[in-house]
Amino acid sequence: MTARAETTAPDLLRLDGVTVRFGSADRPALDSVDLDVAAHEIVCVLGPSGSGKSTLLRVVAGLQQADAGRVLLEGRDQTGVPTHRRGVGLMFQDHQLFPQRDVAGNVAFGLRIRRTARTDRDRTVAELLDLVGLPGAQRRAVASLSGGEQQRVALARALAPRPRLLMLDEPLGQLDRGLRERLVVELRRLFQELGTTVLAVTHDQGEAFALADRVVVMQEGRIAQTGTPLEVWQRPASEFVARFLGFDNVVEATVQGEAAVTPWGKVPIPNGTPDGPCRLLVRPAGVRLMPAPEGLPCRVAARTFRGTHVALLLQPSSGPQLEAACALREAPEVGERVGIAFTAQDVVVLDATEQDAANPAE
Ligand SMILES: Nc1ncnc2c1ncn2[C@@H]1O[C@H](COP(=O)(O)OP(=O)(O)OP(=O)(O)O)[C@@H](O)[C@H]1O
Repeated sequence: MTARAETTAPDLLRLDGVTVRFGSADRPALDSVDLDVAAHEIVCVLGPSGSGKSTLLRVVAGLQQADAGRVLLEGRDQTGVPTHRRGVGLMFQDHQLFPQRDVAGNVAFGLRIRRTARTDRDRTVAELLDLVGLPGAQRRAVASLSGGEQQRVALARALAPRPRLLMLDEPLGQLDRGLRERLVVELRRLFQELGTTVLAVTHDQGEAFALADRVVVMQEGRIAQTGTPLEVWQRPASEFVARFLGFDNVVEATVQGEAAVTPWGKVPIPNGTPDGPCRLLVRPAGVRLMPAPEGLPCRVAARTFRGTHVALLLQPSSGPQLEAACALREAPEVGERVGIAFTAQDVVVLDATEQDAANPAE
């Protein structure tokens, strides 16, 4: 293939101004959404409850009609194309295995419908069970499997017809945290090995960041931000995204030259930030502790052990409480007095015009 052909190849999936309205709701469930997913890309859609994540998947799958806009798969408009002709695989929250069929019967379901020859079917089932870590489980009854094993069977079933796009809705939603953390790593490796293009929906940012090449954060039917997990984590585009990711050190500020005037005093800001009012985020890692009386005086209001670090809640002498992250061996006790300073590289200037930043993680 020539370089030119590569650059002009259509995205595997494209949403072009897709809008969905339900009845007389005030706002659309999806509001003119544009989204491209390249072949072999793993994209996770993230957002609070009701932000439109499932509706987005349902529109792509053809389970929900768009009121405006188009869904294109490999450049072809899917308007009027039924779900079973779109070549997409679906794995939804309640993975609904067929209880009366054994594991092989479940995994082979899509192949049977396509009338795949028996020997090919058996080979594909065996290969997929190997891939998902359940070798030789063909004859096991679904009821005898653990939640995590059932999830893997559901995944093998969705992969069996080799869909050009695999869509997952809260794929690990029912499982406990430990198992989810393990499975998400396995899933990513599996999708990379198979070259599967994935559009997944989750409300769990940890899951999305571990699985995705790119995350899409939804807010009230619109895309609030899209980028690699690192980009979104380092540079949340708005207060909504920052708070959704769990960053709460957000204050009003006015940029003046190389610093911003905030209720916590002057905070250094990244070079090139234009002067004027804004909302400012200081990531907890950017709150540096120093022995009192240096820096802004604070009292330690609470400390929480977070495995890799300690999260400190600090009450400064002026301004709202803020969170700091520090190593366990350096963490002061509750009630202790410390000083703080801020590091510019962990300061993010957020969109100054945002109207609706009220607690999105509810
Ligand atoms: N069939 C429906 N009829 C009416 N309203 C609907 C329907 N499906 C979804 N909605 C509404 O559309 C909006 C988006 O819902 P959607 O299920 O896409 O959100 P979500 O981000 O997937 O939420 P969750 O994380 O809770 O699953 C919500 O306000 C929801 O109440």
